[in-house]
Amino acid sequence: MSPRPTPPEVDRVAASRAAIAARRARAAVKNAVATRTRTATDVAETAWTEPESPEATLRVRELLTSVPTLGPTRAARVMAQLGIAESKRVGGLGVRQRGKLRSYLMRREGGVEPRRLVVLAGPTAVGKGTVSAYIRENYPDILLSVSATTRAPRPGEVEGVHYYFVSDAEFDRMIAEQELLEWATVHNSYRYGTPRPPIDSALAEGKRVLLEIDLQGARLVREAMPEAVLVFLLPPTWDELVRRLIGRGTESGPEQTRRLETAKVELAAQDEFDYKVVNREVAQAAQEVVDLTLVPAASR
Ligand SMILES: Nc1nc2c(ncn2[C@@H]2O[C@H](COP(=O)(O)OP(=O)(O)O)[C@@H](O)[C@H]2O)c(=O)[nH]1
Ligand SMILES: Nc1ncnc2c1ncn2[C@@H]1O[C@H](COP(=O)(O)OP(=O)(O)O)[C@@H](O)[C@H]1O
Repeated sequence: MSPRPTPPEVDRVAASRAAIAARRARAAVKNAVATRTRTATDVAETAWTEPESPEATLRVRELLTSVPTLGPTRAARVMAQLGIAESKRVGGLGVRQRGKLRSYLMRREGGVEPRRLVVLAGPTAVGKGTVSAYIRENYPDILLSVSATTRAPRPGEVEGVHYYFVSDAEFDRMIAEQELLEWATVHNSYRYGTPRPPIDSALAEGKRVLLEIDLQGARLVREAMPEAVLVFLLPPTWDELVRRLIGRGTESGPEQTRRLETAKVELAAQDEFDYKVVNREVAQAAQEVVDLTLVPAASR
């Protein structure tokens, strides 16, 4: 009989058993991709939602070379194109690299293709701002465009996060220099516009972009970029819309009445949109909007 192992040896034995188990688990993941039991997209998503999983410790190179028909030379070229270093593990990728890898894998595996540009519009107080804020916080790989506006910041609003607050002269300059994808005077008062350069670069990187703008803006984007997908956010009922507008308490009584008149006209335009999402519960509505940024290949 061999002598009982001393404590440091026990540690070493346990560590090497754990290492073997981890290697086996990674090999099983690679095998599942190679035999088409799982898609590489699914493996990557697991890695990003479960940081302790074997998927997360798999190297990107290993994941790519497990994809049937993707050899090591091609995998290396893809990694260089995506700007991912040779030794990176799937779980160790930053937000940008995740977005790029996800788009690449989705295109390659023909599962889903990102819809690049999604426009969210809807009547006043339906919850566009609330749903967009939820998406900004919970889906960091979707770029939420930050508009320029001539209105003053409200308490709590941060320059460059909620809006770029600009003077009338600066807004005129942005229009003259064609820096805006679209712009409109909203609620008969201030001007709002979508700065074009951040959108162009995000789209060039293969990122999904969400614009939260008013109805006039949505129509202008459709003209400028017919490939954009237009989503209309609806209240569960008219009474609930009125409750939300009054409950928010940011407008005077006459302004509320005026906005509700506009809301009626805007609701009548809902059929111009590609999709409608009812904002009953914020997280659910946000998920539905995010789902609309991906389209199954079969329906393209
Ligand atoms: N056309 C257009 N509308 C925008 C833009 N940014 C915001 N809006 C719209 O402007 C409206 C006013 O927004 P805001 O001042 O935040 O006040 P709210 O009405 O209380 O949400 C909302 O309907 C937004 O959808 C933009 O860049 N372009
Ligand atoms: N799903 C929801 N359920 C209940 N209240 C909501 C919901 N979504 C938004 N709200 C509330 O409705 C009001 C208007 O929302 P807001 O995001 O400001 O609308 P919009 O940007 O469309 O004008 C806010 O007080 C917000 O907290």
